[in-house]
Amino acid sequence: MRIGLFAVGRLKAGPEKELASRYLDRFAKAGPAVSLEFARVTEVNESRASAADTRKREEAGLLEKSLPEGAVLILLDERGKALDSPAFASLVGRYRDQGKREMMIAIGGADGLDPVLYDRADVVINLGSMTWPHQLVRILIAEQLYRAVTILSGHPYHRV
Ligand SMILES: C[S@@+](CC[C@H](N)C(=O)[O-])C[C@H]1O[C@@H](n2cnc3c(N)ncnc32)[C@H](O)[C@@H]1O
Repeated sequence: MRIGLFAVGRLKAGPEKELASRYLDRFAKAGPAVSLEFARVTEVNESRASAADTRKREEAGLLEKSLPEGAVLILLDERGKALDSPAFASLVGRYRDQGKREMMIAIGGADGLDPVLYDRADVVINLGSMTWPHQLVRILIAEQLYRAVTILSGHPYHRV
């Protein structure tokens, strides 16, 4: 299964981008051993519309356009479901074992994600109940993807 990230907001060159890339590279290298492949990061600019609802709707339209057909859609939202790392790894492994070919994990912009995406989403998960800036969320989910691969492959990176 190929896993991609969709992000509203671009990461400029700097420490956040370096760290996110470091974990995504590790994920890309280790993933094939457990039949997971890193697809890509799709970054879009935040909408410049004046109303928040319009901004979110426009951003959701860009996500819908880049979502591969039949892809599993996971939204990141602080109000989502809390999963520990083994549960996240199991979730990813379950979709892989069901034969899903694509998964997209979406990170919203300053306004969050549009309500229409919540109807389409397969799962909404949080990375803790505090609100993080999208740059840190990118790093956190990249690390959790790498960690999920190590859990699924029995690699000792994840220790309980
Ligand atoms: C700065 S936050 C936007 C918060 C926005 N005001 C809201 O109410 O959703 C940017 C994005 O980071 C992600 N995010 C921030 N904190 C998160 C958390 N604790 N768990 C999961 N995702 C989070 C979400 O995708 C969110 O849309």
